[in-house]
Amino acid sequence: MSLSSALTIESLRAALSLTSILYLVGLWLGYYVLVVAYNVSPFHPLYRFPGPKLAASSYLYEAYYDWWRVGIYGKRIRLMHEKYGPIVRINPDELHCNDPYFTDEIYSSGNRIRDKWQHFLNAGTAGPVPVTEFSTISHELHRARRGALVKFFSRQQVFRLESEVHDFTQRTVQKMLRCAGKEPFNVKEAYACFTADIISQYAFGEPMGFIDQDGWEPNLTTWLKSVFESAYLLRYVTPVRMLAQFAPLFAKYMGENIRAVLKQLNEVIPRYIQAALDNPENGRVFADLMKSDMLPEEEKSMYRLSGEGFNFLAAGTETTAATLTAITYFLLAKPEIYARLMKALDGVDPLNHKWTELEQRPYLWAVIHEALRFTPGVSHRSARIARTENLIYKSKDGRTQWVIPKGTPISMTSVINHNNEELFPNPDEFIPERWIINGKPNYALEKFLLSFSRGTRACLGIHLAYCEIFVMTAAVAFRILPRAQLYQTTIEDIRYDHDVVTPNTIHGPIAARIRIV
Ligand code: HEM
Repeated sequence: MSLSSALTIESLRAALSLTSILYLVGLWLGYYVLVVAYNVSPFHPLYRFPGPKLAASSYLYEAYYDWWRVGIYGKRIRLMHEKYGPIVRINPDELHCNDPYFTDEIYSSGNRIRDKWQHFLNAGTAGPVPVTEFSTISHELHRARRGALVKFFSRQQVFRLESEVHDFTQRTVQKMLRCAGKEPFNVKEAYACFTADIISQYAFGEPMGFIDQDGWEPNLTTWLKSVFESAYLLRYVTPVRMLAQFAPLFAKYMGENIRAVLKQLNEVIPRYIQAALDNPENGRVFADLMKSDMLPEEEKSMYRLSGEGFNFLAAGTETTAATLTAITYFLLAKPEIYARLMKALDGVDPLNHKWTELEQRPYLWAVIHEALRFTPGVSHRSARIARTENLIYKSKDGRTQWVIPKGTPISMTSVINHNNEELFPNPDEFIPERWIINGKPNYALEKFLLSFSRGTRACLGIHLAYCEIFVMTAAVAFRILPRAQLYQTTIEDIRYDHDVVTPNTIHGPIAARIRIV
C-alpha cells in the first residue's frame, strides 16, 4: 500500500471516529434547537398568530399526526380552530383558515399570484411528477403549462367527446350486469376501471383496457394506492425522498404495486404518448400539445409529457370513482332518496341520455353535489402562497382581523369547510335537498364546495369529471340499482376518517360492496 493511500484511509478513520460523529450530531442538534427557538420567538413573522406552540416550533408535530398516526392532522386542525379561531398557525411556516367566506382570497383567480408550496409537493417527488403542471410551484410557469392544456379539458371539448363517455358507461354497466347472481363486488373497483379507461381514451386516444379485462382488479387504483400511502413518508423523511429519485434502479426490490406504477410511468405512458404522436388524427391531448406554440420546446420532452399523462390518470381515477361510490352507497342505503331521484329522472332515456339534459334535473344535480360535499375526492389541505400581496382577513362578525404576510403558505381543508354547520346544517347527514332552492340548483351554495379546489389551480378535469358522474349515475340508477343490494357495507365504509391525500374511512379506502340479483 502506498503512503498516500495509507494516509487517506487513516484520515477517513479519523473522520468516522465515534468522537467526530458525536460532534457532528451535537452540531446538528444545536442548530435544530436554534431553529426551534427562532420558530417560537417574536422574530418569526407568524409569531402573533394563534395555535399550539408545539405545532409552531417544528414540523415534528405535523409529521406525528400525518405520517406516524397516518393522515389525522386534518382532524387535529379542526380542533385547533375550535380553540383558537378562524386562522391558526399549524406548523412553523403555514397558516390554516376555516372561514369558507375567505376561500376565493386564498384560492383566487385571474392575475393574482398564487404559488404552490414545496413542502406539499414533497409528497409526490418521484420521476417526472415534479415537472408537471400540478406540481409547478411558480404561478407564472404554472400559467404557461396550464394554458397549453386548458382547451383540451374545456366544457366544449368534453361535449365533443361525450359519446365516448356514454360508450364506456354502457360497457361498464353491461359488465356489472354480467355479475348478476355471482359473488358480490366492490363497486368502487368497477368505477375505477371506468374512470381510468376514460381518461386514457380522452388523453391518449386509447383506453387502458380495464373494462375489458376479466374482473375488476387489479386496476390503476390498486397500484396507485401504494403511491398515496407513501405520500407522507416522502414528505417528512428526506432520505427516502432522495432515494425515490432512483426508484427505477432498484424497482425489482420493491413491492408489486410500486413496480406496476413505475412500469406505467416509465414504459406504458410513454408508449401511449408515442402512439398518439404517430397517429395525430387520433392523438388527442398529446399530439396537439406537441404542436402547441404556447409551450417552449424544452417543455415538450417525452419525460415531462409522461409526467403530465401520469398525473391525469392519478388525479382523475380515484377521485371520480370515490364520488360515484358514495352516490351508489347512499342511493342503496336510502331508498327514499333513490325514489325521489327516479321521479326526477322521469322521461329520461335509460340508454341514451345527454349530460346537458341530466344537468337540468335539479334533484340529480343535488345528489351529485351532496356526494361531492360528503366525500370530496381530495381531503388533504392544499396551501397557496400570495407571493406579492398581504391578504387581509376580516371575519363576518368583524371581531377577528388578520393581515397575512405576503409569502405565507395558507391552506383550507375541504372536509372542514364541508362540515361548516352554518352553510351545511347537520353536516354528518346526506341531505341532497340542501342543494335545492325554489326547485332549482342552489348555485350560490356551490361556491362553498371545495372538492375541486378553486381559482387558478382548481381541478383541470372538472368538466370531464362532471360528465362522467352525471352520465354514470343516471345509467346506474336505471339499470343497476333496481337489481342491487348493499353487501356487508355500512356508512363506516364511506364516512371520512383520515386521509392519504384522498379520503379514507376507518376501514381504509372508500368502498361499497354490492350484490346484483
Ligand atoms: C370527482 C373528481 C375529481 C375531484 C374531486 C378532483 C379534485 C381536484 C383538486 C382538489 C385539485 C386541486 C389539487 C391541489 O390543490 O393541489 C385537482 C387538480 C387537478 N385535477 Fe382533479 N379532480 C377530479 C377529477 C379529475 C379528472 C377527471 C381529471 C382529468 C384529467 C383531473 C385532473 C386534474 C389536474 C390535471 C389537476 C391539476 C390542476 C392544476 O394544478 O392546474 N381531475 N383536482
